[in-house]
Amino acid sequence: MEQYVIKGGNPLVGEVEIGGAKNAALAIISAAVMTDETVTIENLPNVRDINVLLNAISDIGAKVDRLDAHTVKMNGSFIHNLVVDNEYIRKIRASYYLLGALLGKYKHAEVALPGGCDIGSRPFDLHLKGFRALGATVDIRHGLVVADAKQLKGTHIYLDKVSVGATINIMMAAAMAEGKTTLENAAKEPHVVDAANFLNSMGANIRGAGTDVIRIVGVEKLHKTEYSIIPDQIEAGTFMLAAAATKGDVTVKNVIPKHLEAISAKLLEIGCEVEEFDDAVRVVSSKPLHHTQVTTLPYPGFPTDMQPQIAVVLGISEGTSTVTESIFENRFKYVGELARMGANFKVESNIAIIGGIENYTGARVNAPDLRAGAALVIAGLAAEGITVVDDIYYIERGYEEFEKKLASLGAVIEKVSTEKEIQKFTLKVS
Ligand SMILES: CC(=O)N[C@H]1[C@@H](OP(=O)(O)OP(=O)(O)OC[C@H]2O[C@@H](n3ccc(=O)[nH]c3=O)[C@H](O)[C@@H]2O)O[C@H](CO)[C@@H](O)[C@@H]1O
Ligand SMILES: C=C(OP(=O)(O)O)C(=O)O
Repeated sequence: MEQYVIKGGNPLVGEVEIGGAKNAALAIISAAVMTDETVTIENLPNVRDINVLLNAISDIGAKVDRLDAHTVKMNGSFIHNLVVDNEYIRKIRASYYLLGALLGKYKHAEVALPGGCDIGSRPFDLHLKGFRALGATVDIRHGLVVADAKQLKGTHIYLDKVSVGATINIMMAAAMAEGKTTLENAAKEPHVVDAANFLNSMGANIRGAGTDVIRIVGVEKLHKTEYSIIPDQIEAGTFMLAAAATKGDVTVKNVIPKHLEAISAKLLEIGCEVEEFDDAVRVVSSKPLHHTQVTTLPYPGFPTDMQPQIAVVLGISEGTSTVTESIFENRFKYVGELARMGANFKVESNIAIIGGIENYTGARVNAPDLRAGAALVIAGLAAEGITVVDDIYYIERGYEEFEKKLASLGAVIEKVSTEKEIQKFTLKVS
């Protein structure tokens, strides 16, 4: 088990390069198997979830050549097995995309029920509703979702709830269905648009991604493409909030500022300066921060994947703030851990009421999930003294070289794996 050890109190200063979006890449590498021609994908983040999914894709026979850490060449013509199941794939959420991709292409798929961060009950019904509406039979058997169809037929589908996963999954299956599908109440997240653009670059006919209504005209075949994944909105937002928490001055580079507007707006509200460039955003935190209200919402609202990070910043901002989590019912598990660092949070149902304190004090804490883990690291960077974050396995699901990027901005942070190394770090920095 590895940990991050952090000596807090250093303002983060400098420039940091943001990688490709994990949640776009997971959809895109799944969709890549829908053609029998070779697909090249660039700006792939080199993180655990991507590697688990690429291994699963390779296990079913597709050719997966990693040209370098951020580029992969894939060929789906060698697929000989439509059953996707192993102990790693069961732990990630995005395995569900192989259902849409394989069902669309082969009209059959058997994929382990999805896992992912433990942030709520995370039902899967809308995906299944969509596949069934397209004409597939779908059953859960022995831990696998088994989807089968003689032919998929385009139809009209209304999603009862805005769901990123269901939108992309149904879009993939419908891309190779017969006729026209209209998907209403679709998710509008940047990764939905990126997945649609990728499919279109392979010859799909998808219009309206990024709006509430997506129209898909099925095609018989998809073809080769070369595609570069959009920058990661959530990685960028995490560094922006780390700058705010540490009274820093950070320019996050290789981003699409439009995707960061909800985060920038909150930073401005609490007293940071935010400067936008063509493909960069600079956050300067030089004044005392103050309270605000945040509610997580589907895009273009404030992202749920940034909720723990902004809550940590509000925890050391003057006054009383509230953070309302409207997407996942169990995304405040980090609050108990943050209390060890002195935080004054009270959670009532889906609302955290946050009494701002002057600063956190370093403590030993556990990362309960990916974004909460990143948020605890931010707390450690701001805190007085030393923080140890256990279970960083979760953080590595979605952040590439997190500690190295933070250290390049002046953070005192190391990845360690033994108690001896923790003691060594403590001696070195005290
Ligand atoms: C791999 C990936 O991209 N994960 C992201 C994806 O997760 P994921 O695709 O699981 O999230 P969804 O957008 O589907 O979930 C949104 C809401 O819809 C509900 N719901 C979803 C599907 C369904 O069939 N039935 C249903 O009721 C969920 O419980 C949740 O309340 O979008 C979330 C919301 O932006 C992000 O936090 C995750 O990081
Ligand atoms: C919750 C997340 O991922 P997943 O849906 O894969 O669990 C996330 O990226 O913050």
